[in-house]
Amino acid sequence: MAEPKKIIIDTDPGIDDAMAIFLALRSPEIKVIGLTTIFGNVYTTLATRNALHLLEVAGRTDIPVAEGSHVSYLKATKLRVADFVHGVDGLGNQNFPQPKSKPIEKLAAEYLVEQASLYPGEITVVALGPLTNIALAIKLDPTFIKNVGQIVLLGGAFAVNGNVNPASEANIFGDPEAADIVFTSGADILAVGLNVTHQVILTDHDRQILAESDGIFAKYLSKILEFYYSYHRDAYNMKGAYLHDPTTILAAVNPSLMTYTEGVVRVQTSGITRGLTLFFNKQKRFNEETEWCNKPTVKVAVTVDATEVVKLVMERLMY
Ligand SMILES: O=c1[nH]cnc2c1ncn2[C@@H]1O[C@H](CO)[C@@H](O)[C@H]1O
Repeated sequence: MAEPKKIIIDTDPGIDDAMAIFLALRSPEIKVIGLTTIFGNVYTTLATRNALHLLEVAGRTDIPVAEGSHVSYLKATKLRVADFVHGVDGLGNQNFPQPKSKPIEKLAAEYLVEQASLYPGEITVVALGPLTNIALAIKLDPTFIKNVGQIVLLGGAFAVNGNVNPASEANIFGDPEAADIVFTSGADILAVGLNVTHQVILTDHDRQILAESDGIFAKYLSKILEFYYSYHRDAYNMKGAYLHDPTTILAAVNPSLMTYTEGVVRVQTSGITRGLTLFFNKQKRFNEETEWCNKPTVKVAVTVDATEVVKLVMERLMY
């Protein structure tokens, strides 16, 4: 078998982040070499605390956690967090104990740059939150974009409504300037947006099965999922929950679970559509220069084998 792919997960845990991290740890095709943290579902300090806590739950405190930025790329301090989706603690208000472990000294952007240059072309960064740390890594070291193997990111809503508002998906909305830098950086990027993740639903029945399992991840997740499910009931009138972050992990594990298109993505940074991701398919030569011309292309996920994704999530989180 090929050597497992080295993965760094940039994360804002977050209930579906917790699922994604556990799923990654249970996926033999990949090796999680580190976690970096970012604001999004919670503020960065809490994201770090939760990342350390989740690794303790998994018995994987050997994996380093590097804390990320506390402010947006443009240093805004007024950030939007989604406590109504994940609970004030980010993990379904379960009163978990403080972790004993500590983050490493290096900041997330420094750690990303260091690892990418240590293993050129070998690292896949799976970005599950706003793209601030990745944009900062690009700023810190312009060779990061060629040293990093691939960036698989959860972000955008391609030709569908957003989840923060009709225009904008939460991770892009969290730091649109950073997102535009990353999308136009020239790195090998695969974007998984709401158009795909909204097809992947964990049902009430699936959660029941997890609750009845003796597996540590299954038991833990079935508890924290309660809050996430109640948000989906209120916001979407659905009995189940979207698997945004786990789907993105599986895109890195097995790209053939999805189909993709390729083109240029720009991010709107102002006005009522701030955070909108606009994909250009390159099928027309415009008469004048546009903001999409002469920019590198990225891959954007279009379809997903949702049944297989849910099946893998369930199998791998059961025991
Ligand atoms: O309504 C929402 N506002 C903010 N964040 C949300 C909302 N719904 C889901 N997510 C979170 O944002 C990412 C996907 O966009 C996921 O991490 C999900 O947990």
